[in-house]
Amino acid sequence: MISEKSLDLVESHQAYGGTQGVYRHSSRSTGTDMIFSVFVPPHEDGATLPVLWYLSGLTCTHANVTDKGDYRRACAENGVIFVAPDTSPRGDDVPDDDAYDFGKGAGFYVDATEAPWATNFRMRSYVEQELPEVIAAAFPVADMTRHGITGHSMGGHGALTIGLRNPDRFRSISAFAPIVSPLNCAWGEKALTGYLGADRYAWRAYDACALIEDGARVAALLVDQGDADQFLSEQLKPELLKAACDTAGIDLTLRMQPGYDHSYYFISTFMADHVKWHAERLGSGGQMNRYDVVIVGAGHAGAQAAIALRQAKFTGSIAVIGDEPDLPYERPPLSKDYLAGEKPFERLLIRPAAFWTERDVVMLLGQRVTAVDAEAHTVSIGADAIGYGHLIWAGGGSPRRLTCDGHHYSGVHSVRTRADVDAMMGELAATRQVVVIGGGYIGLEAAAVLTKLGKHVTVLEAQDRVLARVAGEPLSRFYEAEHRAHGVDVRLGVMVAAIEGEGERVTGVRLIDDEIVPADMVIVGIGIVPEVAALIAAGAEGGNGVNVDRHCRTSLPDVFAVGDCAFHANDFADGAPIRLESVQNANDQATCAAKMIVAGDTDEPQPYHAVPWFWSNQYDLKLQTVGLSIGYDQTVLRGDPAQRSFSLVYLRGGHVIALDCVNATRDYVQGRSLVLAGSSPDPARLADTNEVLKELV
Ligand SMILES: N[C@@H](CCC(=O)N[C@@H](CSC=O)C(=O)NCC(=O)O)C(=O)O
Repeated sequence: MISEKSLDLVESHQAYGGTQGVYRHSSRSTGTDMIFSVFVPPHEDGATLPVLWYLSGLTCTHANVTDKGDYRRACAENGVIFVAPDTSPRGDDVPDDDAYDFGKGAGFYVDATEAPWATNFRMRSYVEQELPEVIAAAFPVADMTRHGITGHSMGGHGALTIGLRNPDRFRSISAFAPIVSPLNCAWGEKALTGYLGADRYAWRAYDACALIEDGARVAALLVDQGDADQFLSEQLKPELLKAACDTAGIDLTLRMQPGYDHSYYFISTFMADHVKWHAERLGSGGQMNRYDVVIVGAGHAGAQAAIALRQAKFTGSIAVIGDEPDLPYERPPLSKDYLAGEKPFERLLIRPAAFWTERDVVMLLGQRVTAVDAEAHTVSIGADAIGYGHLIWAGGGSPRRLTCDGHHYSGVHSVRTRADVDAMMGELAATRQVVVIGGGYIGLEAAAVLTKLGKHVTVLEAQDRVLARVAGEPLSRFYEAEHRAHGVDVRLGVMVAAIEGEGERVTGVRLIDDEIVPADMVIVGIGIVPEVAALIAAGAEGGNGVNVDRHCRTSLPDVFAVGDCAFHANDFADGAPIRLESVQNANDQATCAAKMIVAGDTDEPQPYHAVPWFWSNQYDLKLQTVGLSIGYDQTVLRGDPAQRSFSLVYLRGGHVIALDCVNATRDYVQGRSLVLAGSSPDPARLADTNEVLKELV
């Protein structure tokens, strides 16, 4: 099994059908010999297994967990390799301190910068870089693409910080009684002052809470903490991690274990839980993880699919795979309150982290599905396959990008994800002039917020009116006038030729007549491209998204598609096939798919038939839309735009099909019945604000 001559075997024992070994090697990081232990569970020839790293606490060597950790049975059952390094360099020439919490046995998983520690105390490099290379070379059975990390106390701090700094490498992170914030406890202050010096800013890379505050994101964390732990209140402070995770929207499972102290009796009690938790996220034993329902996409549609399944008493396993690192959050506020800085991210979460945990919905975040095998019922994330019983594809869309020269300059932004808007917000202080390309809802909402923030905003729209794709002319002209009144330079019928820049940074937008509109920032709001490539490549019918039937089924067996990417015949578009990019459609189609899955072969639930609605907030204007105006042949203006409260009613063949209501919530609420019934009231009565809409049904 060991293929590398540079490792000395210190001892080896058979355990649970596998091999527990202890090894010594010469480390380039620490300049000393280092000892570590590895348990390799029983496995078939040629198999590769995921690796769980365990980092030990103060005073420990590899031996504490190896002797007292109780991990081998769980690792054998779940097919997980267990690696336990030492906690510091050792040797007569290595500097030390008399106290137990500094020097040998207390390396704190940092690369020290202060004398005399800087020479040998390089445990960050050792654990992050060198030892993985050693394991890869010596243990061909180790799958170096599937790592999890855990640890205890100081080692819990090591696991959290190494995992948070390397989310692409460590797919699962847990800890036992970790030091969550060395910046805020005596152990941490002493160690980090000694190893890194007095500049506390340099400590932040070694503090889990600070890393999260500074933007580090992972899908989930599991922490067990005994409430009888003697170090709980002074050193460990799990409440700080909870606050940081709550703010960041990280799914932290913090289990306070009554009566447990800080010892290995506590660790060994919960070790099997942790091994299993990691195995679920790593794909254990060279075998594929399988879920009864896999939901691809962690936006509104993906989240609602999971919610609706559990509401319908679905008891099977559910995994949600999302390519962003965050738990499902609401997208509409991104271009409104979030961009304005009026709503923190945690208030955007569709459900709090605990909701998903309590309902046993596994969130596989920061992962992108690259292929679907419809016959094998698997999705691939790179080289890894995940099996499904049913697949709900809720992939949404990615923002349509510019293709003209200069589209790559920094300062050119889309508005689709939290990361897009965070990047934009980070540049706002240095931004005076913004060009918004695209006069649709996203572009106009961003223009309204940025104008309120004091920026000079120009909107470039290729058509001869804003909102041309989605609204009637009176509404377009109203919004055009509103934006102009707020100081926005609205340019209609203009075409972009190129983005201009200097160095790496955008400086303006060149129009086809060669005029350059100066810009410190450019926002591109020109629609989305449905994310369905993997599904189409697997054989699903589609073109503009993926085709679905009236129950959101694709042409592939057991595969549903919902939300922005689902091309469906919509009853409110006279049965025409369309894609609908709205929260309403995402939620209602997800619910429809979930009900179909729960019904199985026994029943056929109602097909998708939901009245479309939508909203947009710009300045003090609240636009609420009900129905779809597609194919309208008549509009009726109800109320006076000059009063900034009115509705535009759309009719087709005399029947009401939609209403756009500006600061007119009563019309919106009552108009729903007209749309649902397909009413054909007298247009003169519709226009008369003294008429109550619900009486015209
Ligand atoms: N004063 C004690 C403190 C050492 C201690 O409790 N170490 C813990 C880790 S504490 C945080 O990192 C430990 O794991 N000890 C080893 C064990 O086997 O229990 C002392 O000096 O012992």
